[in-house]
This record gives sequence, C-alpha cells and structure tokens, in this order.
Amino acid sequence: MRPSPAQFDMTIAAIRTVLPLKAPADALLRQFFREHPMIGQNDRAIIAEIVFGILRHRIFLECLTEKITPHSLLLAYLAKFEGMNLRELATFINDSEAKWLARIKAISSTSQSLTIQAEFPEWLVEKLQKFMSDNEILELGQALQCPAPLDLRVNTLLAKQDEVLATLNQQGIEANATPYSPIGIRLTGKPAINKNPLFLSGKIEVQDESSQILGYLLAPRRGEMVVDFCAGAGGKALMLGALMHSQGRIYAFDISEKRLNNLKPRLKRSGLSNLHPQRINNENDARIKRLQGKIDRVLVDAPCSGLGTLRRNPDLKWRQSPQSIDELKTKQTVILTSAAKLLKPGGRLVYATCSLLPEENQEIIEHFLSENASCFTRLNCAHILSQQNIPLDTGEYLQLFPNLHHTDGFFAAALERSKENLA
Ligand SMILES: C[S@@+](CC[C@H](N)C(=O)[O-])C[C@H]1O[C@@H](n2cnc3c(N)ncnc32)[C@H](O)[C@@H]1O
Repeated sequence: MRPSPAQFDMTIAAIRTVLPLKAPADALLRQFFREHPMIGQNDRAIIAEIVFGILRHRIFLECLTEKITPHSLLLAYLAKFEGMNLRELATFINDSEAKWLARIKAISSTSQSLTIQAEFPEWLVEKLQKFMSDNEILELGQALQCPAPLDLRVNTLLAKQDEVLATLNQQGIEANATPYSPIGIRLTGKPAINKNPLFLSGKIEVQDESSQILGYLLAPRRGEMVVDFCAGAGGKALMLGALMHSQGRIYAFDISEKRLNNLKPRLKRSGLSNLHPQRINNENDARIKRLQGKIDRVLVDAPCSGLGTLRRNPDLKWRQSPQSIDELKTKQTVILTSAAKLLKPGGRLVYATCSLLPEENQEIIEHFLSENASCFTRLNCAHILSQQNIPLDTGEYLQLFPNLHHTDGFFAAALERSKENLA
C-alpha cells in the first residue's frame, strides 16, 4: 500500500476523525466518508486499510513516536508495516522526520515488552495471564493483528456449497471450502461480494466460520420452536432458518430496533418464511414471559467485550476496560437466566460470545449451573459436532482461537434442560 500525496492527506484527516474512538472505528470511518463524498471507492479502500492497519499496530507505533499525531502515526506505519523506504516517503517528510524514520526502521518489535508485541493493553495481558502462558498470549496477539479473511455461508435453502464454489471460481474469485463448517467458503482476497449475483440472490451471506459452527451446536430441526435471544442483524438466525428448511418458527429477539432493521433486507434475500424478528424492551419483556417453557432450542449470542474479533475491530482494545467487562458479566448472567426459562424440558440452549475471557464464558456458565443444578446439564460440544461429522474437538466447551483455528476467537457452551421444573 503506497498512498499518493492526495491519499496521504486524506488518510491523515481520516485518522484525526477516527482516533479519539468516541464510537466504533468502522462507524467513524463511514461518517468520515459520508462527510467527504468526493473520495472515490479506490481511495476509500486504501484509506480504510491504512487506518485499520494503524489501529492494529497502534501500541507499537505509539511507542516509536515521540509526539503522537495522525501525521507521525501514519509515517511510522508506512515505514514499519508497509515497508516504504525514505526515498518513497521523501515527499511527506522533513529532515528531522527522515532521521527519526531511519532510527525507528532499525527497531524490532521482538525486543519489546509482551504488551507491545501482542498489541494488548496492560489490563488485558493481566487478565489473559491468569490462564495462558506468555508464549500463548504472544501467538494470540500476533494472530489478532492480521486482517480476517472473508468467510461466506452458503444458504442451503437456495444453493449447495460445491455449486457456489464452482460459480465463484468461474468468476475468477479464489475460494475454498472452510475446514470445519460444511456450508462455509473462505475467499483468498476481498472482492466486493455485496454486488455479486450470488449475494444479491440470497445464495450466500458473509459470516465468519466460527459463527457457522454455532448453528451446528444448536442443531435446530424442521418444525421446531426456536428463539435467537440476541439476534442483532440476524446472521445466526438466518442460518438457523436454513438448517430448519424454513419449517417451524424462529423468533429473532433483540432490544435494538436498528439492528433488527438490518436483518430485514437479508431476510428478504434469504427466501426464509419461518423467521420472525421482534424487538423486546429487555430480557424480561412480556413476549419472553409468554413463551416460557415452550421453546425447543434457544440461542444466546450474548453481548460481550468482542475481544475475539480484534482482527476486524482492533479499536475494541481501547473501547473496553475492566469496568465495561464487569458490566457485561452482569448483563450476560441476567440474559442467560431469562433465556433459559424459555426451554421446554429436554430443550437445548447454546450460550456463546466472541470474547476470549473465561469471566464472560466458562464462569458465566458455571455460575448458572451452580444455581440451576437440578434443571440443567452441560452437553459436550465436541460430541455434538462429531455427530454431525464436524471434526472439531475443543472439549466440553467450544473454544476457537484465530491462531489455532483461523476464525475469530469464539466460545460456546451447550446446555440441556432436564425433565424437572425450573426453580
Ligand atoms: C453479539 S450481538 C448478537 C449478534 C447476532 N447474533 C448476529 O449474529 O448478528 C449481541 C446482541 O445482544 C443485544 N442485546 C443486548 N442486551 C439485550 C437484552 N437484554 N436482550 C436481548 N438482546 C440484547 C444487542 O443489541 C446485540 O444486538
């Protein structure tokens, strides 16, 4: 990535808008582009790639920079991570910047502290050190600094994986089947898939492989009553609908009208007729109460710190904190407790997050099980997946890591309600 002088100036303006991180970086960047409509598609792609590159390496870049400004961060990034030499940077720098860049070119990240090498803030390293070795933290941090590949899910209501792969290859798009999800496709590059006829006709959706695995853990069957408790824009609900061959009923609940509205065009493309998005006020909404004890399968894709998605959302490192995680834990516990009451005896609940932290994952489940010991048992995730010929054994819980599984960091637990009544 070698920006032209015009792109260099636009990127500085974009960094100035994004870096205070008063909102998610992708939303701030979209706002920047809306405010600068004359910036063309090609320039936008270059600016976005550089801004996200800077966010991915921000901790190291800041420690190389005496006075942290959008200009100095951009220069340090281009020199260290885009391999630009002083001659290529000459139009952007003065003599003292040339000396500084020559000096930092020689500084290797491997001589830095774990926090800098892993690109994790101090508080996060401390949390990870409770259950990971420093080497594991480093490998995880390095994997999270790489951009995520583009994964697709084939909508099995309208297409088959091999047909979609053949069509993509005919279009000159390099694509392969994902290693674990039987309906996943991983693209090598980043084509504009949302203009592709396969996307426009509902045959494919963009979905990370880790999220696809969740559908197989819940494994809803035709004709069942299913709730996606935190459906958001419905990525997982749409997959559940296809697994059910559009038979039965899925309620897609969420407290956010805006997110549920984003589900509507996807639902239209999908060809599903069994998915019902409904906004709820909170986890104790009257709609939830009316469905208690009537549901076969419940998915709780809980609001979480999102730290497993740092490849896509590197800004979360600064937007989360130990305090925000404490607040999320309270929310996760109340949502799980309420969602569990929906289940019929014999029904299955899957609790999932894209967090890397046991306090949002195993500890939430273990606390729930200790309070509801007579009513719920934990199912073995590896066993559920192997029954569906998915060779993914991470034990009782599903735990995916970008450095090991090439997916987002992801956690899931599967619970079954026993025949006895709930407390
Ligand atoms: C991790 S996101 C879900 C993403 C979604 N499942 C998907 O695949 O696109 C968590 C969602 O939980 C919703 N949420 C937060 N508090 C909630 C509550 N009390 N009840 C239901 N949903 C809630 C948020 O609005 C957010 O959309």
